[in-house]
Amino acid sequence: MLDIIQAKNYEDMSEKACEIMVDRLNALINPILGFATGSTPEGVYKQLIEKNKEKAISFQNVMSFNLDEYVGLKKDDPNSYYHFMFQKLFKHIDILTDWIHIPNGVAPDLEKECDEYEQLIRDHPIDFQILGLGVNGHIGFNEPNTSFSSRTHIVELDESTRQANARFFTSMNEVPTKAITMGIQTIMESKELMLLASGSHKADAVAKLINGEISESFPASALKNHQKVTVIADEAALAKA
Ligand SMILES: O=P(O)(O)OC[C@H]1O[C@](O)(CO)[C@@H](O)[C@@H]1O
Repeated sequence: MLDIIQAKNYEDMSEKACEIMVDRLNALINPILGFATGSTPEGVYKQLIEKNKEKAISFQNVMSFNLDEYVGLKKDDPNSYYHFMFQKLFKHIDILTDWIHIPNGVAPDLEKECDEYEQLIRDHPIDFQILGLGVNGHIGFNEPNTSFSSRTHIVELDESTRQANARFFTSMNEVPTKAITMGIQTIMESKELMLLASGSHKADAVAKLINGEISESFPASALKNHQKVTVIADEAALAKA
């Protein structure tokens, strides 16, 4: 079941999401958080930084796992998700670097990297996972027709996903063709999930999520089988639902 919260706009969506996170962070003793990249959660991260500065929350006892990383981009590549997370959140808060986990997209043995990442999550089950939504319904980098039983694995990125993310690269050729992502089953094992969506370009995907059937052709629909998932979407994203 999806618990849907309507927000006015991006700012309001980010505020509502931050409120929920502050609540969970303060309720859990040693929170294990799952973070997402992309433009959607940036506003929440900005607000979490402020809350941390005001000492309304602390990340000192937080362990984190990120959903995904491009294959072939080093940590210091400006387009790596490692770089994104440090620039947008981690370097501004009191989280312990040793407790941050992001898949290594340049690991010499990528299969082994996936297995080890999956095992780490099994050993440290995620309490609260943030998700964005791809225009094709992807969550993490699980593209349409990924098995709902998938675990951390390497994916070939959809052309539509590469195009959607091309805005961050100087040319389409530079957009990686592969990524490591938590699988859908990995994501579903988080105790709580929060999916965010903003803007009219997400309206079709949000409508399909809310009104469509549960199908592997639309990865985000798996969330309807989860016990505790909140969708926070703004008016533009909810326009077709
Ligand atoms: O938030 P954005 O930039 O719209 O991206 C949506 C989703 O697409 C990804 O950026 C991957 O393409 C995810 O990380 C994100 O959840």
